[in-house]
Amino acid sequence: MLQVNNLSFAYEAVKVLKGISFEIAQGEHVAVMGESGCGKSTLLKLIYGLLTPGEGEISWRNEQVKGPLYKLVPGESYMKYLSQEFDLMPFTTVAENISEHLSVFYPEQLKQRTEELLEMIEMTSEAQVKVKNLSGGQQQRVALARVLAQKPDILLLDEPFSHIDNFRKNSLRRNLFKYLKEENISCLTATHDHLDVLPFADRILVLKDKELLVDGETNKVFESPKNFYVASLFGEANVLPITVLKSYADTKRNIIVYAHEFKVANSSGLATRVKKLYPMGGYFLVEGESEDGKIYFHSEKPLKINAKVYLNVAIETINKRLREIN
Ligand SMILES: Nc1ncnc2c1ncn2[C@@H]1O[C@H](COP(=O)(O)OP(=O)(O)OP(=O)(O)O)[C@@H](O)[C@H]1O
Repeated sequence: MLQVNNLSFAYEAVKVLKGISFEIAQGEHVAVMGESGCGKSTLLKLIYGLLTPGEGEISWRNEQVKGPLYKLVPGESYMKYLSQEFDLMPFTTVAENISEHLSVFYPEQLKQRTEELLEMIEMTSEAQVKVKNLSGGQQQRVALARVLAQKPDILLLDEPFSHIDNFRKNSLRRNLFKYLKEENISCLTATHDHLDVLPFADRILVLKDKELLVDGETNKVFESPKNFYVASLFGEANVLPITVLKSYADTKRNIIVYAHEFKVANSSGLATRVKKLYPMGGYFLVEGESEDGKIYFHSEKPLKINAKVYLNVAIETINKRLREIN
């Protein structure tokens, strides 16, 4: 188990993380999310031992993870870190990059393992290509295979799919996270992309204003976002006074409604004027104007600009959000 206890860190005088505590069990997948600059990469670097905590401790199976003050070469054999910089050998082949740290005393195993990883990153046909001749996305896939080669116990992934096109991204995500579960490898993934998270992470950590704002099961964090910031990590969200949705509600509280939770009707509901339409493939993201201000919702059909529509939210959704707002 990874244990992070009361971790704080500052780059010189600039505090980045404050009092961060959480645990990751063996085989558990945890995502760390939050706005750009909130400290996701810094947290991964601290755990890997590239930076020294100002305060607090990090341990794996009750052994302290040693930072740069204790080790000349950062990193532990049981832990691997995929940085945003990839850290590849450009003048050698894809296969050589992947197998670099595998034992040459077991050539059959080395070959088998390299082939297995090439298959996972869908680059079997590029095995003999020199890394310097690969695209950014291909290099990121090689870097991913490289950190997996020695089957670490825990993997730290910093935006692991950021350079990879959508065509590959979906299958790569599925291959990778399935593989990690099968091998019982723990994983902490820093990402902006909720599609890296919702189908694959067991838990989500949300960083905000240097602190750990949320540590919860993926489904709960998504279904009951603590506030607008958390909801926005998963797509367009709205904060609305409950009275505009449920006129008989005697409460003054606001609730969060994701854009996809509105149903568009021709009569009855929250009156909204259509202002902008963004085609999203299978649906439209609509920017509307209601008595309460700007509102975002989804529509299956195209709507006319300035048309008046009525928005409704399932009563179960309203009640669920009301229950969970403190
Ligand atoms: N080497 C550094 N020296 C000084 N400040 C730094 C350094 N690296 C990062 N920072 C600052 O620390 C804060 C956290 O940066 P970090 O890269 O951890 O954020 P992040 O959440 O990973 O961002 P992103 O999502 O954009 O990658 C930012 O304000 C950043 O400017």
